[in-house]
Amino acid sequence: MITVTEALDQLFALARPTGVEKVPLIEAAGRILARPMSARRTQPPFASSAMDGYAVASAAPGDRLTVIGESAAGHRFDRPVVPGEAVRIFTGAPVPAGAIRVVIQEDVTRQDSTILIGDRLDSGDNIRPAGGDFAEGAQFDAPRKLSASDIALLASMNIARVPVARRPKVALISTGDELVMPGETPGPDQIIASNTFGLHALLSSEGANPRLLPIARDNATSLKHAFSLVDDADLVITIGGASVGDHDLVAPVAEELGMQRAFHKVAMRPGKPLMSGRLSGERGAMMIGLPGNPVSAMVCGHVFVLPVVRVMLGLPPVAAPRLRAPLARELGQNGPREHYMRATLTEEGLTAFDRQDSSLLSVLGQANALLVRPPHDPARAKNEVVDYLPL
Ligand SMILES: Nc1nc2c(c(=O)[nH]1)N[C@H]1C(S)=C(S)[C@@H](COP(=O)(O)OP(=O)(O)OC[C@H]3O[C@@H](n4cnc5c(N)ncnc54)[C@H](O)[C@@H]3O)O[C@H]1N2
Ligand code: MOO
Repeated sequence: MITVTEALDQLFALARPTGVEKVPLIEAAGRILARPMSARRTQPPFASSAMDGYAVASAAPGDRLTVIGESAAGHRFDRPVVPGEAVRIFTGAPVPAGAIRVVIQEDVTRQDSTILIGDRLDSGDNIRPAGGDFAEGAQFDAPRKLSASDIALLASMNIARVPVARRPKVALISTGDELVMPGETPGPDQIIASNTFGLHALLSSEGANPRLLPIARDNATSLKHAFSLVDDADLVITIGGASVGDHDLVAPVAEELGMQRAFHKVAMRPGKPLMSGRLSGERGAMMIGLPGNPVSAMVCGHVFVLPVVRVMLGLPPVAAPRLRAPLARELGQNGPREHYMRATLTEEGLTAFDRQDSSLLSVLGQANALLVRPPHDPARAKNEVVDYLPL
């Protein structure tokens, strides 16, 4: 069995970036910007007022100034202002030449076309300099996942379309005679396919484009039929049938179909029977075979599938980011496999659930962290600091 790090390295070597497409900015939130952008204009393009008030060339308490015109947002006052004069100005409007500050309207008394400066003036000039936010040509780095703030910034740079990574197409195949879809009526020996739905949600949230294929039954013909439907998927994920039982057919069938296997079995818990390789054929999609136990499939989703999707989206090949927190309760010694324990993180620290069987989705649902224990980690006392993956 290989380690989690070795498995990740092999997965990263198999993952191919999907390429780039251009999308309107309005559709770009959450997408991965593929190439750096540069601002197409300076913002603000002119010195502008930060407040509603009067633009002046000089002002001291008690001064009387003559109001000579108005500058509003979108409509500048086109003459210079000189000492003794003031221009009525509003937030966002261009500051006229000669003005050194904007006195806010609360600090003046207006009478017809004259203003009297009050007896206290704050120190700010209330002028936003041209280019104070960014200058034309300013760089916006890539690759990066575009947040709502990024979209606002790109819009103000006058960028209407952006190059983003194409969403990886992922075909999801559940395997097993026991499975029916949610909403169907299961037979007495059947259960509901849950992993496929969990994986679909996980993949969508990371920017992939997942698609559920029909459930493959536990025979080679049905599984081959499912594989025949993967079409132009970039990544094929099977769920279940990965272990050593008589009905675990994914590895032999995939190999019969020409899959070049990179590895099978990883020293982790849950998730041991994980496999990966590349399917044969023109496009040769990457394949990941996940274990069927529901929590195993979801843990492998966080630990392996999401980092692979990120590489396909052009992001760097890095493991799922880990954080550290103290233990709120002691832990016994770990066995030979890296253990991802469902846990809760509260202000007191991390508490692993007592029940860690890989079939228990209800425990996964209550967890907000996967506490990570290295192979053979010794017993740990309360308050010792350990690694975890946030969920
Ligand atoms: N003799 C051994 N038996 C097992 C070993 C082993 O090393 N030696 N490994 C165990 C481990 S660890 C795991 S994990 C499982 C993985 O087995 P498979 O990947 O072959 O999964 P299945 O047998 O098909 O299913 C396991 C379990 O999960 C349920 N399942 C499957 N698919 C779904 C789905 N889409 N939604 C919900 N539940 C699903 C299935 O009904 C089974 O209960 O093997 C151990 N055995
Ligand atoms: O490793 Mo299995 O994935 O523990 O249940």
